[in-house]
Amino acid sequence: MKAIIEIKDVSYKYPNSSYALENVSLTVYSGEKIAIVGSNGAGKSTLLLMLNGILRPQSGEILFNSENISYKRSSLRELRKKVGFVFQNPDNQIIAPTVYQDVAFGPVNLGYDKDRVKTYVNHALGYTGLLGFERRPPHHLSGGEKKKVAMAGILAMEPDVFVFDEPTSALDPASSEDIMELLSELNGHGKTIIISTHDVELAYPWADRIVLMNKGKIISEGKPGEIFTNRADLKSASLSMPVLMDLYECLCERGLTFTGNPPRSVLEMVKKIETFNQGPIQRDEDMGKIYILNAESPAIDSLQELMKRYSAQSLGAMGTKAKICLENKNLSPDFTYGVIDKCLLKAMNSGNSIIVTVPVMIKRIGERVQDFNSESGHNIEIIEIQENCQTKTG
Ligand SMILES: Nc1ncnc2c1ncn2[C@@H]1O[C@H](COP(=O)(O)OP(=O)(O)OP(=O)(O)O)[C@@H](O)[C@H]1O
Repeated sequence: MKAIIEIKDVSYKYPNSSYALENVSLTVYSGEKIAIVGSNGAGKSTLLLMLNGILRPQSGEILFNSENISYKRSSLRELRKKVGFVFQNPDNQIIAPTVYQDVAFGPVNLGYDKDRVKTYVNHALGYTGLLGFERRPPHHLSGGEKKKVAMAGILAMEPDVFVFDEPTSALDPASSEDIMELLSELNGHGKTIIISTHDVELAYPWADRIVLMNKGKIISEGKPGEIFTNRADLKSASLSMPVLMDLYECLCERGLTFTGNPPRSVLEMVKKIETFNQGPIQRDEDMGKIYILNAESPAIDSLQELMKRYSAQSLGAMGTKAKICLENKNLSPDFTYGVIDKCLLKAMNSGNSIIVTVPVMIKRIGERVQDFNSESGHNIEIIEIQENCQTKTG
């Protein structure tokens, strides 16, 4: 993997304060999803503010694409095109009187012509589910909507790296899931994503790598399964273990022997228990089915009827387009985050679900379900609904 950002022995002290960062070194690789995790005052925001040159280290250096960051105004402008920063509090970022103008601010400043600005802004608004919000004043929006506006403003500049300080602070669970799903989607398109959070439950299943911070220093970094099993490090960072990891450890201590890495989702935990049980807890004939519906097909108009026809108790939306499509039809999905896993769990409990998604995702869902079946010994059926007929994809 190619290093995109290198932080080398960086220290920083605010006036009249102790070190906010002390001899911090970290390499971020292109395409990673990293969570900087620590309690209040650990130095997370200070570290993130260094990444696009908002703060300048007092000692040490920061490299972007193997070159030292230059703090000249013109170089910083270039850097900020490539490293987008979304502040913890969107009010610090939103400046224009309407959503459209706010999102257009970056592309206009980059000197793009009117048509190009419009294309970028519309794409960013569509991606964040904000089409229709163009004329609204941002200060009349909810906290989650404001976060999305701030995110759209950065998206419109198409950066390679997305830095997101506390992406879910002050958001309800549904909005938090929306934002995390969006970040995963961006990562799926090759963007590097770096977030800060004190929420171990959020970071554990989401991140490829965890960087644990306390009192301006990095205590440890590594895969989520390694970092979140180290109780001593977590305690010194004033954090607790994610609940799933706690349960897993508790079961291990009570003599259940599991193989492989610790589970990062309820589905993975159930799979481990079934392996320990030497086979599925439930018979295959009692399993539910997963139906897939293309959000762009005309059959979407009869979704409610299809839910009844296939006895589907749950509706999942995968991807922003699918979510917008359901929203436009006044339908609220049960799952918008970790959709495949949640539908697999439903199926294991005899429930049928329909996942609405776009064509490019259909193959991915089929592969994920097939992998699950071959790993677990289950045979959960996946069926693509094609208007009025069905085709198996699994
Ligand atoms: N503008 C500032 N002036 C003085 N001290 C500051 C300033 N900003 C942060 N600090 C101090 O620097 C240290 C690190 O703060 P920072 O905001 O980076 O932590 P954090 O991990 O992001 O915390 P939180 O989770 O509460 O946002 C803290 O001790 C804080 O009090």
